[in-house]
Amino acid sequence: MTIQHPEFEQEQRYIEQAYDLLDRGLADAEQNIVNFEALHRSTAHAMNRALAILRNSRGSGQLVFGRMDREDEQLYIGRRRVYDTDRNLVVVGWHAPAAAAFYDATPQEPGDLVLKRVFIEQDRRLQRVVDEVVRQTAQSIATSAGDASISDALLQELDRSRDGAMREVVATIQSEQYRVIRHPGDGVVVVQGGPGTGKTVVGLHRAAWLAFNRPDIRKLGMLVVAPSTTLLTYFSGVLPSLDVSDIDQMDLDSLYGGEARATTVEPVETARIKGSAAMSVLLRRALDQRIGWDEDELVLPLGADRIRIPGDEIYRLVEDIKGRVLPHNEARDVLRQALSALAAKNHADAQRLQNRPVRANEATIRRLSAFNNALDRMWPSFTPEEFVRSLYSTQSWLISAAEGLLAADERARLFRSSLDGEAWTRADLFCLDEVSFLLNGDSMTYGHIVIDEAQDLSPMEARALARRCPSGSFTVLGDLAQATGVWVRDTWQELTEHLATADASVHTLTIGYRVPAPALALAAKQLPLVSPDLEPPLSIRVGRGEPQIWQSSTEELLVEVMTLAERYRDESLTSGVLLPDALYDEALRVAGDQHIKVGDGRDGDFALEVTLVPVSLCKGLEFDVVILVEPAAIAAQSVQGARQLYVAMTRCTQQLDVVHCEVLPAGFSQHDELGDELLEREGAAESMIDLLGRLNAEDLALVESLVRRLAGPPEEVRALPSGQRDEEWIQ
Ligand SMILES: Nc1ncnc2c1ncn2[C@@H]1O[C@H](COP(=O)(O)OP(=O)(O)OP(=O)(O)O)[C@@H](O)[C@H]1O
Repeated sequence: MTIQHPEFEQEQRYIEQAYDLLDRGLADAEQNIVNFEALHRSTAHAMNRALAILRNSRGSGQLVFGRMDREDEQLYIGRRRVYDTDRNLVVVGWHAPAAAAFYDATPQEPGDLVLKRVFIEQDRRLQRVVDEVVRQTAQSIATSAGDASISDALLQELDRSRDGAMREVVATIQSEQYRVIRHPGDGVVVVQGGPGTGKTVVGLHRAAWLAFNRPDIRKLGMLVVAPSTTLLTYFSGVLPSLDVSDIDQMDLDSLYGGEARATTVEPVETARIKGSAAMSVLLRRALDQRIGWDEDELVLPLGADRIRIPGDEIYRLVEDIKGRVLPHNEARDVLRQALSALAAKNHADAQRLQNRPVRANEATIRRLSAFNNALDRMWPSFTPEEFVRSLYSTQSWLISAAEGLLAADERARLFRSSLDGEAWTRADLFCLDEVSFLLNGDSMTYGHIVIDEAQDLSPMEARALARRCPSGSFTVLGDLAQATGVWVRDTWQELTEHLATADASVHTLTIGYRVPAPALALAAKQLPLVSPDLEPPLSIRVGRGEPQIWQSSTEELLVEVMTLAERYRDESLTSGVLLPDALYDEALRVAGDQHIKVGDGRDGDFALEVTLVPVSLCKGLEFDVVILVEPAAIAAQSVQGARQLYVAMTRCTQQLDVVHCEVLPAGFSQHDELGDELLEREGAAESMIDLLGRLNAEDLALVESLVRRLAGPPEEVRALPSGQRDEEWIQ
């Protein structure tokens, strides 16, 4: 039997009215723009842009998802603000300060709300009305029974099958997340959390929240950075769906605006040296070493005459300009002017002494090739690429620039013969970026930067971001345990000190929204091996069941993987086949041979039910099902193999399957006790107990609720939880 909420019809009408008003408002605005006769091309262009934004802003999510009542006030909360024709507010936008109480209120701590009501709607038709918070008042329609539950709207949202792209979640933002989203926009805010705790979600919604609430920051421009185009493609639709289209989104490699592109990789030891902060000192010093004058005299031929400038005058001039804080190329221009003025003066003085006419002014002197050659000797001009290439291939220069900074074997890693070609690595790009800054000064800057998967940033990458955000206002998203690159750190401070001078505030997210508990339990066996101090998140997903482990022969491995993927496809589940990088091309070929259409994850092609992804690119992604191929090869793929496994095993929302032919790595098998042993040895078991002790009432209630769900209450009890504190009405 289903019971309809007594106010169901009334709420449906309210929601319909909101949609009508939005439709009419947008249609009117569109008509106004279309009718507007722009006199200038730039105005017409701006109007067309406004029209495009307007048409986009219909969005696809629920327009109205909540209502909150105080004793004397009732507000509806939605994806965007809606007014009626008299400019009365019908729906408050999720980002408005007035909506804060909606997100903050929990059954345990309702604040001043007497009612927090959540709507579940599909295609403009209300499906359910759930009263999540009901304070007992004379008018209340329900009674409280002292029990908390995971929001039904959240469970419904999480149960939706993945369609390959991240979505906005304004309707179900949790209070732990909301606190970070609306944290003031100044300084560095670090969001640490295990896999699937919503860090990317929080970062993107925070960017939108700041865009709406901090016009000063928005005016300066905002940027979201992801480590790969694969991840960027996955989440890049979220901000436009929140009506924010003016935030730049970029992958890390695109940050460097020069001509070089990263086309090759290098040994981790070399990447580590190039990514270290010492490299910035080395580059600055190397540039400095190319500036100076130690010749006795500069002689400039002028027809039959000679212009002579004593060496010490030039030396003083160069040193004076070196002392000014100017980018290299700008300083060179200053020197060029000053040197030609000095030469012109010396020439004029000498001519006058000999009663001869002055034959050259500053401009004439600046055209002399001897002048320009001398200028190049004392203050050369480079592109960043020319500078770095030349430095890498000049032993003597490298030796003097690296003195006291790098050991001889480290320095040797930087050397490459000038014949080695033009191939650049990612670490090179950030050396080039540093040099570009030294040569030309700042380029594009922003008022706030959100960095996803920040745990992998090198100090040089962090410096490049710091240069682009002079105010030091950052949102840094990441998980220290998921660092799989060259940089593995114990604390965020080791990274944030390169981003800004002020201390960072670190916020930890503890609830996992992605990975089902059984898969997380298996993945967590890697955690003591990688970050013993970090706890896995508390998963609120049950998933389909225990991880499945399939053993195969070497010949059949990829065929069996594809067959498995097909099986899930037939169940309408998306699957991500996560492979050791070395197996990737072969897997594409096997899929082709078996006529299975697969998306190529390297290109961010997530539209099909089956997507192949090399594990090195799987960070931040998620699929209904993850088919993890040959974990032993993944573990052996890099020095951070265990971390890479942890990341790969935490990409699924429903089911984790493992297909292997080699022996499974340590701590990996379901029955492997290594994880538990280590857990005890590292004292992590105590820290888990400690964590539970530290949970606030709200989280503890969530955990209790989770335990009940995992214990599997009878179906009918779940459908109609009678006696719960939150009264629930089902249509
Ligand atoms: N409040 C929420 N409501 C609905 N879905 C949510 C919420 N928070 C997170 N999710 C979902 O949980 C999943 C994981 O979120 P997200 O990718 O942001 O986590 P993450 O912490 O960045 O993960 P990773 O560490 O793997 O990068 C996504 O599908 C996201 O939409």
